[in-house]
Amino acid sequence: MNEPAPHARAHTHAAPASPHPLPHRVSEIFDPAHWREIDGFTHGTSTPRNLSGDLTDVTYHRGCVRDADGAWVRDLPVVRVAFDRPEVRNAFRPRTVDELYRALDHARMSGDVGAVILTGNGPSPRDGGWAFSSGGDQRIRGRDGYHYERNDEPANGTAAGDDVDPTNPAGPARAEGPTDHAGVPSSAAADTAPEPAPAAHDHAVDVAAAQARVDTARAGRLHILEVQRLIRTMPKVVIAAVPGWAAGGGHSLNVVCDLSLASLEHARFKQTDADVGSFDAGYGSALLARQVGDKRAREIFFLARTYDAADAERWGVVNEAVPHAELEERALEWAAIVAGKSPQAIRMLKLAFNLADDGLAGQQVFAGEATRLAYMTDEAVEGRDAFLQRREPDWSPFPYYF
Ligand SMILES: CC(C)(COP(=O)(O)OP(=O)(O)OC[C@H]1O[C@@H](n2cnc3c(N)ncnc32)[C@H](O)[C@@H]1OP(=O)(O)O)[C@@H](O)C(=O)NCCC(=O)NCCSC(=O)c1cc(O)c2ccccc2c1O
Repeated sequence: MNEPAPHARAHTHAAPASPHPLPHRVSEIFDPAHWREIDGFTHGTSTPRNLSGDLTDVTYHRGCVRDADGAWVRDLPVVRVAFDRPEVRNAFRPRTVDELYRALDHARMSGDVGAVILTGNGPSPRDGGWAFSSGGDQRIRGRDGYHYERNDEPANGTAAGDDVDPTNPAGPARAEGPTDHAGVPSSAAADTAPEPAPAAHDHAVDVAAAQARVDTARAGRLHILEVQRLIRTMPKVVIAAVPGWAAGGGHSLNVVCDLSLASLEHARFKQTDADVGSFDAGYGSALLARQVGDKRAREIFFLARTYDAADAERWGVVNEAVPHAELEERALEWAAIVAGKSPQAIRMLKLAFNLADDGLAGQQVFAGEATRLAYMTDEAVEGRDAFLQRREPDWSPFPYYF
């Protein structure tokens, strides 16, 4: 058969594939049309032993604009980080915390990202429940903190390991192409395909299996506190989108975020620390008291009663309660508004809001940004140049402002 002429070949070739295909639908209220995957942060395929360094416990996406066909057009200065363990109300284990830190730190260091959405994927394939996070995974809590599992191996700066669900050893492998959380194709296909029946689940077997996987040779961790500090000090606005339970350490994470939106239908808040012999005596309690008032904060911790999104909005635990279906859309809207402001002004404002409560550490972080601003002036450049040129600095062009 004859080869087509070059110009004809150009016409018969398919259009080049979009550099950023639609991502999997990682949560029921996640719209793949607004997001793309991020290089270096592929999402795990739930192979029995994931040693590749892929994310398995969180998902991480970059906001983008797509055309009507779903083809990527341009990036937005926004990212979305989500807990991805909906079957345990998005409880975090050390590996989850490693992944969360890695994604947030990547966002911190991305010069074209101005706002971060922190949320939880859902619903749970077991019972349909929603969660932001239920805090530390109590199944693997030891006397010295939360434990890694055997076979966890650091990869790409994080820990990766055995991710077997004892009730479903093959794991809920995600199909190629956009899928919903359980791995079935999203959008139109999902409307017609029946949901696979969830595997039978036995709580006691699940707890025993999780405990059997604990790596007793490695020290326990409490490093969600490092994540709290990262959220607190990163000079970018972090927006919590709370789709369900925020309990224990998950309650504290919401407290430490700069802004919060919560699902009217499903968000529930409960500070369970004292129920399980734990206590966040740092931001989780002190900053909460700053937000809701001292008596209310004591009530939230000492009584550990459940409160809903409307209470949370009234008390100042969240900025706004919104219909569940609109939660992510609203979070993206808020993130885009924030990212549309002067980066320098937002940076200085966030750190200024922290300054007094964070004491000398707060002053140090604020001062770092003040130093950066100073380095940008001709006056500071003159000081540096005078040193390098081995001459006295000439400060005469620079007035003593008052
Ligand atoms: C969050 C809940 C109130 C939700 O209740 P609900 O009835 O909707 O759901 P279930 O209870 O049936 O949960 C479904 C399923 O998930 C499992 N699960 C839920 N949370 C956890 C968890 N945190 N760890 C492990 N597993 C969890 C649950 O067992 C069910 O499993 P099945 O096998 O039955 O399907 C309710 O779930 C709840 O109260 N959860 C516990 C909340 C909690 O106490 N969290 C820990 C607080 S301590 C903490 O987080 C913490 C961590 C740190 O690293 C710190 C570090 C330094 C200082 C302080 C820290 C700290 O306080």
